[in-house]
Amino acid sequence: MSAQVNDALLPETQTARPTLSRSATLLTARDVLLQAKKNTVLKSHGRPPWYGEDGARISDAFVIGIAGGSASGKTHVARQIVQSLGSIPTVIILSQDSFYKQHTPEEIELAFASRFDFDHPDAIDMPLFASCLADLKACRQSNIPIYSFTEHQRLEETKYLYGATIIIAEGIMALHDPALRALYDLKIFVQCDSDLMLARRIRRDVKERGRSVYGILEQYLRYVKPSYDNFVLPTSRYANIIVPGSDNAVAIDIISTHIRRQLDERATRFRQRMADAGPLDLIPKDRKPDPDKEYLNVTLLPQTPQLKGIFTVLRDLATHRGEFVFFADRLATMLMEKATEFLPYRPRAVITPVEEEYHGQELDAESVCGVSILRSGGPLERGLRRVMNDIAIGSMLIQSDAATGEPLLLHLQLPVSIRQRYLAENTWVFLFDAQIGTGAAAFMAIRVLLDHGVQQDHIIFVTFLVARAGGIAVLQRAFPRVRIVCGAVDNGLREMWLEGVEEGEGQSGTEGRKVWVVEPGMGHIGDRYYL
Ligand SMILES: Nc1ncnc2c1ncn2[C@@H]1O[C@H](COP(=O)(O)OP(=O)(O)O)[C@@H](O)[C@H]1O
Ligand SMILES: Nc1ccn([C@@H]2O[C@H](COP(=O)(O)O)[C@@H](O)[C@H]2O)c(=O)n1
Repeated sequence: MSAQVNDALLPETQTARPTLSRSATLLTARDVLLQAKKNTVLKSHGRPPWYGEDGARISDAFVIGIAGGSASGKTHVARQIVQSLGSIPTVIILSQDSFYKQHTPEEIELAFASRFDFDHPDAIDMPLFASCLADLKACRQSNIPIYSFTEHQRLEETKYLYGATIIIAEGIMALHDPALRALYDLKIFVQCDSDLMLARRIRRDVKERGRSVYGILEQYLRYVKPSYDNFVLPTSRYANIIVPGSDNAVAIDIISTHIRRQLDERATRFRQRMADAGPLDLIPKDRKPDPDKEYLNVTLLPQTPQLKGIFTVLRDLATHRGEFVFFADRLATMLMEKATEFLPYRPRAVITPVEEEYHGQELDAESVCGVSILRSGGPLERGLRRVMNDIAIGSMLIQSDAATGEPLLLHLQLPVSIRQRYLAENTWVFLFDAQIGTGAAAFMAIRVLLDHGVQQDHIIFVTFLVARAGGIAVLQRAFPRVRIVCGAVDNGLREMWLEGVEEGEGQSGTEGRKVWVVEPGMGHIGDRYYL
């Protein structure tokens, strides 16, 4: 199954109802370059952990500021850096253009007559630029404005951005504001001859921004050139590196080597440490939680003969797919019935058909949604749909790096109620994965929700199976207020090497990779459910 895309999810720009990207794609570095548009999260091999075992962030995103005159080649330099990084993690090229202030009708009229000064620092909403950049640097989401050069206006939509390891902020005033400068790890100025910049600007603005040559020259002489001399060029003194506006391959090479070194220093061995965490006395034998253990926030379904019967079918290697799906759906519904007990309720009185008052309860949550960790979390979505009507369900694709076994965040499709911070703070989230083994994927998914502003005690992690010997102890210590609802606790967790499959006729091959299996377990639940 691919990412389940719910109608209640909005895509990256958030007012119209546009096309949704259904596929969780892995891009090659070449694709990345070809698609290196501004204000987009460019992914290649995914985002490795950006936090430690205590759940706290260990590194901010690496932020590069690129300033220079109009058409000096700032965007070009940003794209060259992305290309030169090769197998990059995730990158955003954030353009200062997005932060032009909202214009009045009079200002727009002046703009069409080439009589509005877009080159003065006051034309740009610097505080908004700095706060969006600060959010992205601190690994939080940001919903940035979208600006139209043809309409000379900020549009109503915003663009949702989250999860870049590298952010490149570019613009003529990118080094002008002290608050912005304080956010950069590396400051670059692109220096270019004025005649070359003018020639490039004429060519670009006629082709891409719907301008006339006469208008471009009017604007250039009146505003662009004086501003370059007075405001833009002087900011070159803040730069760590001055890059030429043409023939700059050597400078790009030096910059990307520097960035790669910085990122290597931040690399972790997160999953291995989770796997080695050792067993936790998670559920005491008598099933009475020990109040002294502050990390015990796990609810295990009562181990009735009926539940054990369901698990026996699901664990049985001989169970055929139809039966497996039926019982997995049944178990998902039981887990969800239990999980919804942890939502808040308030009193509600109703009048019954025999005209008597009944004092009952109703849900007391502004917003509730589900998020599946793909693809094994998918089977639990059916349980959620059975117990809650019309609920938005998003997804996260988290897979392990074939070589290192580290979790990598490859794709996100979150409901609107999480994308916007002010909504996320009041949203309850059911997070799904079929099992918690090393706990590394669960850890990453919880961190993503917290980055968006979801409160820890508003996250209810629902899973069929937990490995006592895995990273559950680390998970619970890092996020003690996240509730885990599960159907069984297994003792074992074994590291093994999964052989790759050779490419055959009509079938693509897969690489071998390191995996951890829960024992006795239920096997690969996603494969057994979907294949
Ligand atoms: N090093 C370069 N070599 C050749 N063309 C370039 C180079 N840098 C920029 N250009 C061209 O100049 C134009 C303006 O470049 P761009 O990067 O968009 O400028 P800026 O972002 O500074 O406004 C584009 O058409 C781009 O292809
Ligand atoms: N409505 C607008 C807004 C800005 N400009 C010009 O854009 C230039 C900055 O963008 P670059 O990509 O060239 O860095 C700036 O010099 C403004 O004059 C515009 O023409 N219309």
